[in-house]
Amino acid sequence: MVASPQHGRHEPDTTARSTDPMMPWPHAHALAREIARPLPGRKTPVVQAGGQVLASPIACVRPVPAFDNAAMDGFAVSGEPPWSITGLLLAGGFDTLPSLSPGEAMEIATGAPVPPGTTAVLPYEESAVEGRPISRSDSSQVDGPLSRSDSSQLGRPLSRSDRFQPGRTVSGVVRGRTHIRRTGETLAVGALVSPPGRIVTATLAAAAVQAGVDDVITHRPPTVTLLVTGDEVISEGTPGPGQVRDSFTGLVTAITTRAGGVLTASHHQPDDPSTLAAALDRTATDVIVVSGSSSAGAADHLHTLLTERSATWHVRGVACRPGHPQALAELPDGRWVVSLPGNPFAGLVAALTLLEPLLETLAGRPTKPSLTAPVTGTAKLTPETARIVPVTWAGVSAHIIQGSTPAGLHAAATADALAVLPATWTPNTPAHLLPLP
Ligand SMILES: Nc1nc2c(c(=O)[nH]1)N[C@H]1C(S)=C(S)[C@@H](COP(=O)(O)OP(=O)(O)OC[C@H]3O[C@@H](n4cnc5c(N)ncnc54)[C@H](O)[C@@H]3O)O[C@H]1N2
Ligand code: MOO
Repeated sequence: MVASPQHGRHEPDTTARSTDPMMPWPHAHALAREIARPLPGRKTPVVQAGGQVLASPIACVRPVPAFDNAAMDGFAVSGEPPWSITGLLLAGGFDTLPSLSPGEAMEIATGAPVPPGTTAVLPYEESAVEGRPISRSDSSQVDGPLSRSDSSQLGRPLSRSDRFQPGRTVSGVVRGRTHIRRTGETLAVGALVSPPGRIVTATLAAAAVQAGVDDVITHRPPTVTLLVTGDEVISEGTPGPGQVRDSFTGLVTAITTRAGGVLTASHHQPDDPSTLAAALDRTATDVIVVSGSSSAGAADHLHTLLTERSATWHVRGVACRPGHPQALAELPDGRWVVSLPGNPFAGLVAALTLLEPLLETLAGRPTKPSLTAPVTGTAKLTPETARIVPVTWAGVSAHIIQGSTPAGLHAAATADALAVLPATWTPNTPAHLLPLP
């Protein structure tokens, strides 16, 4: 296993560490974000970098637009009217672009390169073509109703059979705008497409490609392994006597993905210390999440194993209900361990309290604005302990869903978020909200 900074270890800040067995919830949540550092940047094809975070700025390498081109369908004209039509330019590649002399025009499509010598593009709507009368057979090839005039059609593309007829001319008045998009007028070479720290969205990726950028430098997404402990836990099928179905693989996958990480494996671990020890020692991901084994029972070996491995305890117990046995530790080689209580709702609370902010920092994600809202309803409060309850949006407030228990996910199932109610909370006062995955 490689030491920092490959695992985003934060050093030498030891001031933020605490072994307080019951750290206040806001402190634990903030510490999980602040204790780590973003993983190193590396080159990534921008089209594969969605959700990753830029470690370096993106600068334009090809001007936008890359060549002078028409902003409207119509005629590229040179000099003063009338102009005799010499050809047709559609968007696409040209080995050699014909040039226009004063008094000449070429029919042109939006996006086609304008010929050298062009002074303006005259949209069809503002141009009048004169010459051979429009015949009935031509009318089927003209999009829309034909002009009744026998010598001109205003605002219509030429039909195929009309094109390049000798003697045809176009006239019109160039008013103000030339309808030519000039090379680099949107973005010049070297102009900033994005500063570092931005998440690569589909829009950002599209803008980068438009600016000629194929590769970007992004923080390596943190890798996560989930170790699901418990002899009684099964991953599929109908539970037999004393068995339960695993609740954590799906939840941890969703939270990891949302935070910019990658869950590379989920392994079931029997309640046996040597098996868990071997799993801890061979797991090479940046983060190891352990569900269950967080408490004081005869089968709860995680804390002993981590202490034996000289782990640093950053969080070891949080003053919240449910979820108080959660923990965040760091192995000497820089791997992070997040301990989720086995009770599924308590484990979900812990994943949102410690795992998500840790992963967001490792992924280089910018700090999110804290989400708060007035919370309505009732909840049982305990001194010096945050009560964490499922809520649904009710206008600009969040309303408490009753009936949540540490072990049951039923009340959270229809919730939008968890509200973290401080011990001093009273109905209609604001609380921190954690959106549910
Ligand atoms: N003497 C004490 N006992 C307990 C304490 C305590 O402080 N002192 N804390 C209680 C609290 S609070 C919680 S939460 C749990 C935490 O237990 P563990 O993290 O050690 O987990 P287990 O004992 O293995 O399991 C607890 C419970 O959760 C179920 N479970 C476990 N894994 C899964 C899973 N992947 N999917 C679904 N359900 C799971 C397991 O069957 C148990 O019912 O400890 C209390 N005890
Ligand atoms: O706090 Mo436990 O984590 O009640 O379920």
